[in-house]
Amino acid sequence: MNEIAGNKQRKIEIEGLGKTFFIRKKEITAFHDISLQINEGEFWCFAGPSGCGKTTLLRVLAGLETATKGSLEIIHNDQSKPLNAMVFQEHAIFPWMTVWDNIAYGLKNRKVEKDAIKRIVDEYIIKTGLEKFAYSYPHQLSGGMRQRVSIARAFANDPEMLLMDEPFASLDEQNRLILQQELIQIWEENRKTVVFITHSIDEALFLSDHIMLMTAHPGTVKKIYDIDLPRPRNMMEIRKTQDFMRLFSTIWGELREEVGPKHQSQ
Ligand SMILES: Nc1ncnc2c1ncn2[C@@H]1O[C@H](COP(=O)(O)OP(=O)(O)OP(=O)(O)O)[C@@H](O)[C@H]1O
Repeated sequence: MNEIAGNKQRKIEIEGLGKTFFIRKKEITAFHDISLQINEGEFWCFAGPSGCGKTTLLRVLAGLETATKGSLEIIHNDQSKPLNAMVFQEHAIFPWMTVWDNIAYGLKNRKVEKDAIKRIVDEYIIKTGLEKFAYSYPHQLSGGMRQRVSIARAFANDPEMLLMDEPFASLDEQNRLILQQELIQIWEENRKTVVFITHSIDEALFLSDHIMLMTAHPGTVKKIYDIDLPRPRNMMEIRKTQDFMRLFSTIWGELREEVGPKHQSQ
C-alpha cells in the first residue's frame, strides 16, 4: 500500500540496496548500501563520478538487473499503464519506423484506441517540435531530433515513471539547452516521477527536485540535496541566481573529492 510521506505518495523505496556482478569467480560491486525514498511526481537526478554505479542502479530500478543485496519496492498504481519508460543516450528508437510510428509504438502495443493514439502522438509531436519530421525516418534526423523522438515516445506512452540515462550527453551545447528546457516544460505539465542520470551539475540543478550525489566506485550515497529553486525554471535566468551558484559550488566541492587523484587508478 502507498504510504503518505507528508502529503506525498511514496513511489520508490530503496533500503540497503547493492549490486555485485560475479564474473569468472571475480566480484565487481557496482554500488552498495543505497537507501532512498522517492515520492510520486518528484524529479531526481543521480550524479557521481564515472563508474560509480549510476547506470546499474537505474537498470535495477527498470527491472533489467536484479540487486544482490537490500530491498527495492516500486509502487505500480495503475496496472493498465506501463510502470516505466527508459530514455537512453542514443540509439534507442527503431530505425525502420517513422517518427510518428516510433512515438505510437508503446500505445499500439497496449492496444490503446486508434483515435486516442492519433490524438496523443500528434500532441507530443507538437510539444517536441517534430511537426515537420512526423513522417521522416530516424536516419533523416539530427541527433537532437532523435532525442526528441525518444522523449516524446516515453511521455506519450504515459508510464508511471521515466528513467533517463544521460539522454542529452551526446548533444552539442545548444541542443542540450533546448532539450533540457523542453523536457522540463513537458514534465511541469504532467509531473511524472523521473530518475535522470547526469554528469552535469548544471543540468541536475536546472531539472531536479533532489540530487543524489554518489561516491566513487563502488558507489553509495554521498549526499542528497533538496533543490528548492523556484519553478517554472529558465536555464539562462536560474544560472545567474545566488542560490544556483551556491549550490553549484557546494556540489562541485563534494564531487571533486570523489574524482580526485586517490580515485584515478580505479
Ligand atoms: N554487466 C556488467 N558486468 C560486470 N561489471 C559491470 C557490468 N555493468 C557494470 N559493471 C561495473 O559496475 C561498475 C559501475 O558501472 P556503471 O556503468 O553502473 O557506472 P556509471 O556510474 O553509470 O558509469 P558512467 O558514468 O561512466 O556511465 C563499473 O565498475 C562497471 O565496470
